[in-house]
Amino acid sequence: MAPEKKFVSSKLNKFMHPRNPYRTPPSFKKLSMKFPEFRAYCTYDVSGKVHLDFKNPRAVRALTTSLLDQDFDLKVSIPDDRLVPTLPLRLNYLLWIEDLLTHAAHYDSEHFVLAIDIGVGAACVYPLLGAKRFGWCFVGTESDQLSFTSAHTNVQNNNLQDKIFLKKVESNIIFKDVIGEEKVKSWTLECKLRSKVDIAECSKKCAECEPQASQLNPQNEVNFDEGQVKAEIKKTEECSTYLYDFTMCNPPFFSCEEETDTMKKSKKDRGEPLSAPTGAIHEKVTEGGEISFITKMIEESQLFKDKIRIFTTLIGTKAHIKLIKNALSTASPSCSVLTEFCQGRTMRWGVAWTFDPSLKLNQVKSKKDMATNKPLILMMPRSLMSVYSVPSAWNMINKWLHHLKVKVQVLKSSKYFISVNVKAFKATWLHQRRKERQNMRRGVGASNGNMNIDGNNSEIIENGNGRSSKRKREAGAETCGDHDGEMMMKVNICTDRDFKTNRCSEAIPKNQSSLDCSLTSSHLGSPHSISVKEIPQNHSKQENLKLTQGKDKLQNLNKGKQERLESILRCNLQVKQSGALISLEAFYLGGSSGKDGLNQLLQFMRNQLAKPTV
Ligand SMILES: C[S@@+](CC[C@H](N)C(=O)[O-])C[C@H]1O[C@@H](n2cnc3c(N)ncnc32)[C@H](O)[C@@H]1O
Repeated sequence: MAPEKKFVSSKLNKFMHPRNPYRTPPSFKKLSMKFPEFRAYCTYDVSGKVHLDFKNPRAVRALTTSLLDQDFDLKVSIPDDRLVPTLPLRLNYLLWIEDLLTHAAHYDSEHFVLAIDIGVGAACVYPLLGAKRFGWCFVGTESDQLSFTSAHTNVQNNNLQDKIFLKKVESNIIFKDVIGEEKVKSWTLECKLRSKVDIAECSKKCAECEPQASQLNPQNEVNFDEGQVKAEIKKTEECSTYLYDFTMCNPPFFSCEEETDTMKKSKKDRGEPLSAPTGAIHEKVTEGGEISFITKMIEESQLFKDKIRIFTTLIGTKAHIKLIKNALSTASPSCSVLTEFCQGRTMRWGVAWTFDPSLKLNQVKSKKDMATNKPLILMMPRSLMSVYSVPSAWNMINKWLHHLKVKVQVLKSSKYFISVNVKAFKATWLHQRRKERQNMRRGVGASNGNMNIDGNNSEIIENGNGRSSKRKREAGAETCGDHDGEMMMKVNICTDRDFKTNRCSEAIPKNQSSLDCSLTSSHLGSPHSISVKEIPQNHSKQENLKLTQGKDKLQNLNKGKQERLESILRCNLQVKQSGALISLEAFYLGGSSGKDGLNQLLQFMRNQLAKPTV
């Protein structure tokens, strides 16, 4: 038996996506107890530790199928002579795409995500995982008959034919003949039909395009005449540019069989192959190698730039990244390119491009960046929230931040994701309990008062002289007053409805004037903020606006610099929903308190969850 190999080598673990569940290796012991087909390949040492022979392709296959069953409730069979997918890599790719979609704010309006996977393979692993874990729908293509049949069986066995449609293609085709094909088109329409949320969305969009035409589904219920809805959806399709949200592909990377042997021997470029190579030759070899395959993909993507929003592919050879970037820049200057480290038992790189000028894909952090700056994670407990949603969680966190008098800038907000940058100038999160006790002694009641954990509109506001007053606040209303002698608070309470408008709360250092107050918030785009400062009578509104904007820029520049120098903590907080769970991820960005400061801030939040005082 070969020496035991780790499930994920520690050398490569740093390239794992932060949300990848396999950052924590699965328990082989548990798996072997549950799955006899996996147990058959396990050996036990004297201490009872389970070992798996990764050099045995059957053992690797049993591991993958057992994990798919245990962790995703997917029953998958893979023919002996076909590629066995390694799950950490496959999940990394999907999670990276989830980041891209979040960036594109696609989780904003509709839950419905439609994708294309080029070359699904015999396991059909990406569509199965994508459908099961993320709820996405897929059109999958496959050029090999045996893999196509096996993939089809896997989809049927998991009853996912409503979410996955497979098409057998010729190997010289990538997108052409797939997107425009009648069967594919009618399946995608039916797929849209099945999505209640999407129906409502369609109805709204159609109404915008042709007001009288769409009287369907006002209550968001699926009770409709199918033919009528199909017609409506067709109209919607004509109105909306993008039919597919993204495409993905793990292309065959070698140009000939000999190359696979050379690569097997070389550990340099692709990383050490830790487990037995699996798969038929055509799965790994394509004429001209991956360069030619991806170049063709780039060429064809130009034909469908109005139908597909984000194109992605994996690359298996680092040296090819530059060539592919060149091909992309020649194809269209409006492409955004992103290079991303992926990780499995070998290395892969991801590339994404788009022709949508509103998307800046290179703003999405690479896994390497994310891994180097690992976030601190706080899982939001369902039991403490009456509504378990990202906006509710954010309301609660926002309330804490407000209490801590830190500066908050909303960068991105949607129903499923919110990202804010936080600047703190004082470690207000320290000694909260002591402060609470002191306040109690001084006769100031604990400030949790009548506050609902989800952040209702009524709140206790402490004033400068140590007394507290309760007051009702309307969602979106601003207050700009002296707080406790150190900071002034300017608050827009965020409601679910406000999320799309990026309203936010921020604390402003005391020494800032009311002009600064308006500058900061106009910089943040709050429609309410301008009113804070009175506009002089003798200027026209436009002149005043120009003046203010000019001043804005200069003052913001100086203020930014100053704040960077003075801040003790700068961090990025992301509230997100992944599957059924809501989490807060906190990334350290800078500040004199270092990562300890971020740890303390998170500890404050944990304390609030355990025993709310705010
Ligand atoms: C490296 S395998 C990837 C399989 C699967 N996506 C995975 O990651 O496990 C590449 C797959 O693409 C298929 N393929 C090759 N050229 C193709 C083409 N032009 N269209 C669709 N599939 C293709 C191969 O048969 C093979 O199944």
